[in-house]
Order: sequence, then structure tokens, then C-alpha cells
Amino acid sequence: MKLHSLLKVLPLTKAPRENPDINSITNDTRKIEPGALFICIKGHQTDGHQFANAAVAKGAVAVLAEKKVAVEAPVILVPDTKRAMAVLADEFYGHPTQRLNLIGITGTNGKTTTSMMIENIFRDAGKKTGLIGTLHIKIGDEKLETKNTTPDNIVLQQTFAHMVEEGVHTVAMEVSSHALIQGRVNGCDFDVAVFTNLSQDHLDYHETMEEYKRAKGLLFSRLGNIYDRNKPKFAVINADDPAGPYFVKETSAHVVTYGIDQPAEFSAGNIQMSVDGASFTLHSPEGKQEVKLRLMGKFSVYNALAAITTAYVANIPLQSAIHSLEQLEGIPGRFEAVNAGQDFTVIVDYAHTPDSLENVLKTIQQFAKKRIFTVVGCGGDRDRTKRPLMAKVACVYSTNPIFTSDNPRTEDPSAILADMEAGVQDQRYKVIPDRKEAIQTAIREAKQGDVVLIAGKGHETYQIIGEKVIDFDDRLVAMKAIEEL
Ligand SMILES: CC(=O)N[C@H]1[C@@H](OP(=O)(O)OP(=O)(O)OC[C@H]2O[C@@H](n3ccc(=O)[nH]c3=O)[C@H](O)[C@@H]2O)O[C@H](CO)[C@@H](O)[C@@H]1O[C@H](C)C(=O)N[C@@H](C)C(=O)N[C@H](CCC(=O)O)C(=O)O
Ligand SMILES: Nc1ncnc2c1ncn2[C@@H]1O[C@H](COP(=O)(O)OP(=O)(O)OP(=O)(O)O)[C@@H](O)[C@H]1O
Ligand SMILES: N[C@H](CCC[C@H](N)C(=O)O)C(=O)O
Ligand SMILES: [Mg+2]
Repeated sequence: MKLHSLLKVLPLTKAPRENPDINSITNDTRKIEPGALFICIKGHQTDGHQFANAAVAKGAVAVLAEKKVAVEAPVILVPDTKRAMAVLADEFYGHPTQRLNLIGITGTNGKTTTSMMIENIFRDAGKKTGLIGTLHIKIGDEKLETKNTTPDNIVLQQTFAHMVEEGVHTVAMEVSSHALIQGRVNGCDFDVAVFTNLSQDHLDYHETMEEYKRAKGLLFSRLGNIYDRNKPKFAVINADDPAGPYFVKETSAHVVTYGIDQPAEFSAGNIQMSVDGASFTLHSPEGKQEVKLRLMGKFSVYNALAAITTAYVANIPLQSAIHSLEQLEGIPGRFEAVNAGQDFTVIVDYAHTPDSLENVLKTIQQFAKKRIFTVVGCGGDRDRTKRPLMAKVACVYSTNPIFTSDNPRTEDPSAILADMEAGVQDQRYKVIPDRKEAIQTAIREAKQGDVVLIAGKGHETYQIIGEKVIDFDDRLVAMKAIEEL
């Protein structure tokens, strides 16, 4: 594509004279290919403008910037390169989201689970699916690694274009609050936006719950008919969450609600919990239907309701959606059992917020016959104020809490543990900073009928200590500890 043709989508007062061919666009010198347009982004760590020279040296043929940069290539100046990047990426890749049924899922907890449920439902209904989220990007059955839950505009639009080429029909995509604030999904034409729930997390970044909620709200306020005014848009909202009405108010799309306690268009009654999973009666505009999940806990019922409601607004027959959910055996690292023939239960779960930890522990309490060991830590360089709350939850709902490390990153692990300890009065807990040792201790001490919950890292296969990333998988460490008993 010629530079001038690409730049037509920007309201420029002055375009450069030169008109090179643009083969790719990027905001990262580590990904430059000859013929690229390099976009300078002011980031949280560094300023992309300082890499403009390196970009040109590596083959960039034009540079988009917010301020003058002295380079041997045409420079296009715009007031906000992040906003321009969203528009350019959408244009460069041919507006792929117009050709996809794009479902965005936001909320503090349950995004990965709900998006995988939605992906399964659409796939089982015969549609080719795409998935973008914490675990990976998936195009049909092909899995690609991803750094962020919600990638930046360029990676996103490139991925969508690839999906269109591969004949994908529906994409289920997790949309994080960071992505919404940073404009990573600007230019995406969502068809359905789903709200799971809102509770404390990421206050290191958003500072207040109001700001965090406002960030999530952007998915709903921007759910407009940006391309095709006749295409209906839907907001699928959890009616039980206190923040639900805020998102309803933010959107001009059709609102469809789901819930358990408050009146909602899709609701679950007669909820039964067993060790095999949660079952419930679905009440919907199509009447009553029985649903028997293989997933545990009330939170799984919420995720299932969100997925069923989404399927309904996209015209998937309810019976097909229910059948698909009933086949789903589990999501990696979410309430995942580790079994090596031991006579106690070991569960690895990604709960890394006070609310998710409480939900998981309440679910465990429903079937635990004896003691509950909770091995838990809190991430470094992340919300400090959730640490005492998570520690408190671990102590309230388990008999044997063990505080340990979870990706300390650049923080001192003992300082993180001290923040956790500040949240508890009683001395019932143990502090074992080394995560492997903490898991081994819980497993060695557990007796017949006990439950060991290893919380916080779920599917993660690493531990981040300082700048180093070392191999670490709770499931493998637990398995080995059981085998060594
Ligand atoms: C705090 C934060 O959100 N940071 C995100 C942000 O990076 P940044 O602003 O720090 O970028 P930077 O490192 O300062 O670089 C500025 C610019 O210089 C460029 N650069 C930099 C170095 C270089 O050698 N060459 C170069 O060109 C960079 O490509 C960039 O364009 O933009 C990057 C691209 O989109 C993201 O990868 C990065 O996510 C970091 C890795 C991260 O950890 N983010 C977390 C907090 C996050 O976003 N999490 C959410 C999920 C949370 C949840 O829901 O639980 C997510 O969506 O992943
Ligand atoms: N609807 C829910 N309500 C509360 N807690 C939930 C819900 N669904 C899942 N959880 C808990 O939250 C944990 C994380 O779930 P999941 O990975 O689906 O959420 P997420 O929103 O994608 O998280 P992240 O923001 O880190 O990507 C699960 O391991 C479980 O403990
Ligand atoms: N998306 C979340 C994941 C947290 C997982 C936990 N293991 C941690 O490292 O804090 C975050 O980046 O805050
Ligand atoms: Mg996720």
C-alpha cells in the first residue's frame, strides 16, 4: 500500500511529499521489517520517539510521530500517535472486524472462562471461531502465543485479518481494562459486549474503583454502529453485579441481562452443586431448560449464563449452546484438579483477586470434608491494596493458609508477604516465601479427605523473579510433590 493512500484516513494538514510503498506497520523496533511505517508511541516505560533512528536504520521507510524526530525518512506529525495507530491499523489490514462477528468480554473475573465457553458454543454450532485472550490466540485450531490478554492495535488487526483469511466467523475476545484505557481496541467493530463482574483489582494502574469501572465502561459506550448502521449491537450484562446498571447506562446498544438473584432475561434457578459440577434450571425467553455443567461453583453458573445469553443474541439455538456447555470439561488452570492417586484433593486455580479467591474457597467449602490448605501469594508490581484482602480471605475460608510468592517481579518478596500479613489478625497462617516449598509443605501435611488449593497462577508456566522468568508450573510441582510422598 502506498503511504499517501494509507494516510487518507487521518485528518492531516500536511502530508509528506514522498510516497513510498508501506509493507507493514509497527510501533516496535524489535519487529521492524524493511518497508515498514514506524509509529512512535510514548509508553509507560520508555518513549518510542527515541527509537525512530534505529527504526529507519532497520528499514523503516516512514515515521509517524507526535514531535519532530531527525531521521532520514519522511516524518508524519500527528497530535496523538496512539489514536492514529488505531485508525491506521484498521485501514492497513482492510477493516477485518467488519467481516467478523466480534464478541468482547470484559470484567474483573471470568473473562477467560466465558470467552472459552463462547468459543466452544459457536464452534459446536458449526461456525469457524477465533479466540483472543490470556491463554493464547486461537485461529480455528491453530494456537499462537500472546504477551498480553488484549494485544495492541497492530497485533490485533493483523490477527483479525488472518482470521478473515482463514474463514473465521466469530471471535471471542477478552478485553482488559488496560487495553480499553490505552485504546488497544479502538477501531474494533464489536457486535456484542459482555460484562462479567467488577471487584477490586489493578488499582496500581487505575487508582480508584470509579476509574477502573470507567475503563470497563468504554467497551459499552463505544459499542456503536461504527460501520453498518443496520447491524444490531448487544450488551450482555450481569444484573446481579452492583456495577451492572452503570454499563446499561453507558451503552446505546440493545441490553440483555442475565443473573441469579436479580430479575433478568436469562436467569438460573434451582442451582445444585455437587463434586461433579453445578446444575441449574435456565429461565429464558424460550422457557425453562435444565443445564448440567461439569464445572464447579456458583461463579461457573454466572459464566455459563453470560455465554448462553451471548449465543442467544447471535441466533445460536439455545439447545445447541446448552449441549456445548455441558460437554466442556474444564478450562486450563481454572479449578483444575491434580490427581496422582492421593487420598486428598489438590486444586490449581487462577484466583488472584479477593473476590475470585473467596468464590473458589466458598465452592471448596461446599464439598470439603476436612481441612482446607490454601497456598497463595500476590503479584509484585501489581495492586498492593488487594494483598491484605486476599490474605484475609485465605484465613477466613481455609483452616491452613500458607502465604507464598506469586511473580514477585521487581519487588522484594518479603515486602509483599508483609503486605499480606497486615490483613490478618490471627496467627494461624504459615509464611513460606519459596513457592515450591510452600506447595510441598501443603501436600506433605495434607491427610485423607483434606483439600489443597494452590491459587493465583493457574495455567502460568513461569515465575517472574526480578527481570528473570523461570520455569514454574503449579500443576507439575504439585504432581511431583504427590509422587514423592
Ligand atoms: C503497563 C502496560 O499496560 N504496558 C503495556 C504497554 O507498554 P508500555 O507503555 O510500557 O510500552 P513501553 O515499553 O514504554 O514502550 C513504548 C514504545 O516503545 C517501543 N519500543 C520499546 C523498546 C524498544 O526497544 N523498541 C521500541 O520500539 C514499544 O514497542 C512501544 O511502542 O503497551 C504494550 C503494547 O500494547 C503492552 O505489551 C504493555 O503491557 C505490559 C507488558 C503489561 O504487563 N501489561 C499488563 C499490566 C496488562 O496490560 N494486562 C492486561 C490484562 C490484565 C487483566 O485483565 O488482568 C492485558 O491486557 O494484558
Ligand atoms: N464469574 C466469576 N466470578 C468470580 N470469580 C470467577 C468467575 N469466573 C472465574 N472466577 C475465578 O477467577 C479466576 C480467573 O478466572 P478467568 O481466568 O476466567 O478470569 P479473567 O477475567 O480472564 O482473569 P484475568 O483478568 O487475569 O485474565 C478463576 O480461576 C476463578 O477462581
Ligand atoms: N492479568 C493479571 C494476572 C495476574 C496473575 C498473577 N499470577 C500475578 O502475576 O499477579 C495481571 O497481570 O495482573
Ligand atoms: Mg483472562
